[in-house]
Amino acid sequence: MTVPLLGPQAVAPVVVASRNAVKINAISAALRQAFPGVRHAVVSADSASGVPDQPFGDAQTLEGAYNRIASVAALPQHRGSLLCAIEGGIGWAASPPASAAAALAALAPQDTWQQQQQQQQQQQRRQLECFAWCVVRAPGGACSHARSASFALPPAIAEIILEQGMELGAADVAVFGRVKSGQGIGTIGQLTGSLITRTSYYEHVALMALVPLLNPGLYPGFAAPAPAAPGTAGQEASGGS
Ligand SMILES: O=P(O)(O)OP(=O)(O)OP(=O)(O)OC[C@H]1O[C@@H](n2cnc3c(O)ncnc32)[C@H](O)[C@@H]1O
Repeated sequence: MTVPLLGPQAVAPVVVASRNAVKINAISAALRQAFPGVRHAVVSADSASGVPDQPFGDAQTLEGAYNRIASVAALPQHRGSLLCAIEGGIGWAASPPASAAAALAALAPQDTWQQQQQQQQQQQRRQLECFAWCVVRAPGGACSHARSASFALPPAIAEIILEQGMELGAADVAVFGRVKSGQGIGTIGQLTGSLITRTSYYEHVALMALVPLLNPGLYPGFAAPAPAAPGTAGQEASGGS
């Protein structure tokens, strides 16, 4: 791992492409960990994801995160800042390999016919999972992205989303009875008793997206741009985050 791209006393401008405090806090925490010697001036900005409010699948969710970055990057006041975006998504979970599923079913205790039917239905039902994509754009223009870990959504939440077209945050409220889950501990916080919260979950994916900025020598394009020539101050910043 290399040293931070800016010196110890430097203040690095950062824009989070969202007004959601969970995302702002997660990215701020990730930056503090990744670059302990750097003070980050983090601001939030409105951004357009350009995808449905509840993105479905990896491609659409990643597109939403990149669109947020693009909409912020287009504004001249953010030139020279590190830009960060996180988009929460849901999608189909991977199915267990058929051969392994069959082998495991054969090992299961031979219960009643009804229980066997229920087990079979459970195995056949496609599960939804929750995840997020994080995109960061270094001041020099290079972008990096990372996908979060994923977790299975409870069937009750999946059913509401699939049958009523609700967003995950709204489905959370319907099942857990909590308001504004997306701005609080999130679905993962509800399901883990806050062992993992939406903030700590997003902090992790933000750190992974920052890997190229932590190792600019290993990732072409992420090296700090050459210092600006005298008299060109105010244009692209000369360092990374
Ligand atoms: O203000 P923005 O940045 O748009 O934040 P958001 O949370 O509304 O927007 P996302 O696009 O990241 O998430 C899409 C939807 O999924 C919900 N969501 C995603 N991940 C969640 C989680 O872990 N817990 C609760 N809701 C979640 C979220 O509340 C939205 O309804």
